[in-house]
Amino acid sequence: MSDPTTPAPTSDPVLAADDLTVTFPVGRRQLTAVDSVSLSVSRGETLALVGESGSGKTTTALAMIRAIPVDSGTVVFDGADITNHTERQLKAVRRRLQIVLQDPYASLDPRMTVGKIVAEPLKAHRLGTRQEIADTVAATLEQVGLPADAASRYPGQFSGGQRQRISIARALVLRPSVIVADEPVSALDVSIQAQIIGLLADLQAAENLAYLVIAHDLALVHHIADRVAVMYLGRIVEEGPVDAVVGDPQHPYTAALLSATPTTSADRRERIVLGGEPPSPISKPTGCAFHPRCPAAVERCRVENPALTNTDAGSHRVACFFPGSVASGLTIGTSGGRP
Ligand SMILES: Nc1ncnc2c1ncn2[C@@H]1O[C@H](COP(=O)(O)OP(=O)(O)OP(=O)(O)O)[C@@H](O)[C@H]1O
Repeated sequence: MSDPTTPAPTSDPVLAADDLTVTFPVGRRQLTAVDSVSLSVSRGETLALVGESGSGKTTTALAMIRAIPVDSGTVVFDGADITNHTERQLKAVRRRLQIVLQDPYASLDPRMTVGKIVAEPLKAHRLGTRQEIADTVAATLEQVGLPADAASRYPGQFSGGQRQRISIARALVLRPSVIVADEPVSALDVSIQAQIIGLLADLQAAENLAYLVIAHDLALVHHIADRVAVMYLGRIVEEGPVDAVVGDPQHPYTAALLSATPTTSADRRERIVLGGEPPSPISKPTGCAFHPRCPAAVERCRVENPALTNTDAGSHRVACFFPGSVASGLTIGTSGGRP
């Protein structure tokens, strides 16, 4: 999307999609999952791609790493158009484009030791002798915060958060230039989500990665992102620097995704520079009586009706933009009722 508020990237994008469209056959028609999307991410940058379920985030990411074909548009990696690369040509590219999936339970082979899982990509690309591979695996496991004996154990012997660290080690071991994390914490317990988000942010900074993080919940990722792209029904409806989008959302859909307590990127950078300390728990907004999952409804409702709070009794006419909720102009009873 060409948005005048989007700053010029600090360096050339390492991965860029231009006017990308992806469709799937559904019955007799084609479903447009990604509709003319342009997106790019540079080294040293974190781009958050957010939107509700089914908006097209995963399909966009898979198309950008060339894991699925595209209908039209182009994908450029490191200055080369890879849209029509053959599988053979893509082999070298894929080494530098890694993905972390959302479910660490499904994505790790339970029959392989963690050492073998993390060594596999190195072996596939014939990167090093047996000893060199073992050393790289040990160093990478340490880098993601796993215990020293992790290599000889099996995924089933680890917690969900530790399993996601194994997935991250597997993606990191090839020293990629891009990591895509597709909702990396959505399958994890809320108590460890901030740790994994913080780990990925630390690795992004340490390795100077181009990092594309996908999330439903903007509140979960806005404190680690430089830029945010908001996706709705296959399109990017808003994109810009995180502070601008969080501070002054231009699209009602973005407003609905926002937390009532945005953190500035200055806070985020300070935390990363300080390092060492665990990331603070992500502030959750006050619950909304109108829509239990809406992070912004209370604030947004106040904009529409300044006197309104989520404990007010009686009926109020408010705008509810929460995805999946009804459109604006809803009259809601606040005496326990919900839209
Ligand atoms: N292989 C497929 N065949 C048919 N339809 C698909 C396929 N993959 C995705 N879709 C459809 O494309 C649309 C976008 O799906 P996608 O998984 O990209 O959304 P998403 O925003 O990542 O959702 P979620 O947050 O739930 O992962 C959805 O309507 C989905 O049902």
